[in-house]
Amino acid sequence: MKLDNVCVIGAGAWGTALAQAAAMAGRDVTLVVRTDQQAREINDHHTNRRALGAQTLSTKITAQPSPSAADCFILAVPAQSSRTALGEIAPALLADKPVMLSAKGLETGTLQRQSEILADMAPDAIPFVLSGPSFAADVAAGRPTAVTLAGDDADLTSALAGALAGPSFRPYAADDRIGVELAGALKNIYALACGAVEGAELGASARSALLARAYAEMARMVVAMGGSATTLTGLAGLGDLTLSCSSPQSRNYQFGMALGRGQKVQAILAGDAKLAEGVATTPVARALARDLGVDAPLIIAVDQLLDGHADITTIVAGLMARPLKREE
Ligand SMILES: NC(=O)C1=CN([C@@H]2O[C@H](COP(=O)(O)OP(=O)(O)OC[C@H]3O[C@@H](n4cnc5c(N)ncnc54)[C@H](O)[C@@H]3O)[C@@H](O)[C@H]2O)C=CC1
Ligand SMILES: O=C(CO)COP(=O)(O)O
Repeated sequence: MKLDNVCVIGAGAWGTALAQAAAMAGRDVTLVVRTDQQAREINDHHTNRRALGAQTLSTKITAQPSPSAADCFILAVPAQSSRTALGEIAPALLADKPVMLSAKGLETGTLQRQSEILADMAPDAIPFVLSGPSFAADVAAGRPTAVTLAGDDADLTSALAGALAGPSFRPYAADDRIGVELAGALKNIYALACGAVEGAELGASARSALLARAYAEMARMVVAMGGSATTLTGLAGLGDLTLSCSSPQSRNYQFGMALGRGQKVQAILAGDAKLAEGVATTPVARALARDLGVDAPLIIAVDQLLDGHADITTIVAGLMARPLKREE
């Protein structure tokens, strides 16, 4: 399959960074923007300041207001906007084309993963999931980054990984789409939790304990939903969990810090909070855990913190008082 040109839908931080990675890999890239002003900035000045500050973008990136025919697509809008964004694209444009899903979140209401949304909106597209430890600023600046690209067809997945790979961007091909997708969505919940531990000054020991128990809980969720626990040993699992749960650069971690300091969700959102996907994904994950009968005390704890019915001191005391159990 020809993979010379890539169309990236969503010109926020991540879409712009992935456009840059694809351009650095030698691809011709179209980046779908929402305003004429953003298109002019990218096409004339090769920056997207709102998304990536002063970072200079490749001249192989062309911004345009709507998608056009391409060999493959990357969807990089927030998880709750994916359905709308896909609804704005003629399904014929995506038919039989690889569509790489890069949002890390589960959909409110439907409880769906990104590839389930794609299957609804463009059933003839070929789904891939791109995830892993990768801050947009690092990828765009050409700092070394490795990610997982999961797809059902091994040869096509490897070909796509090759089409995106450059000197500083290294995608590993994988086949567990469900595991990779869930790992990316769930790690944001645990990043909120670890940020809250930091904000409440509960200590580095508490944060590491949380990280380890989060990994165990994530594995229970992934297996219950049909993914493989082994996937979590990789970049999309352990890699992204450790990055997002220990970096104040993570927006979910930042949001969690504010929660841990006692701020309410509405107050944080009313401020200049950046996108924190875990806020919408947490209640969805809680509903999925309930439906699947998965023991998920940390997801419930974060949901309680977000809904404001209990403060972090009460929530942590509840977790510490759970019946002792064997570590498994
Ligand atoms: N920023 C990062 O470092 C990373 C982000 N991601 C994921 O990428 C997704 C997007 O995040 P960011 O780009 O960082 O968010 P962002 O807030 O920087 O940008 C989101 C962009 O999507 C656009 N958008 C929203 N609805 C749209 C629609 N219907 N059609 C076209 N464009 C639309 C917005 O205008 C905005 O430019 C999230 O799920 C996030 O978890 C994944 C890895 C790294
Ligand atoms: O997914 C990310 C890094 O891999 C980005 O995390 P945040 O959305 O929390 O900033």
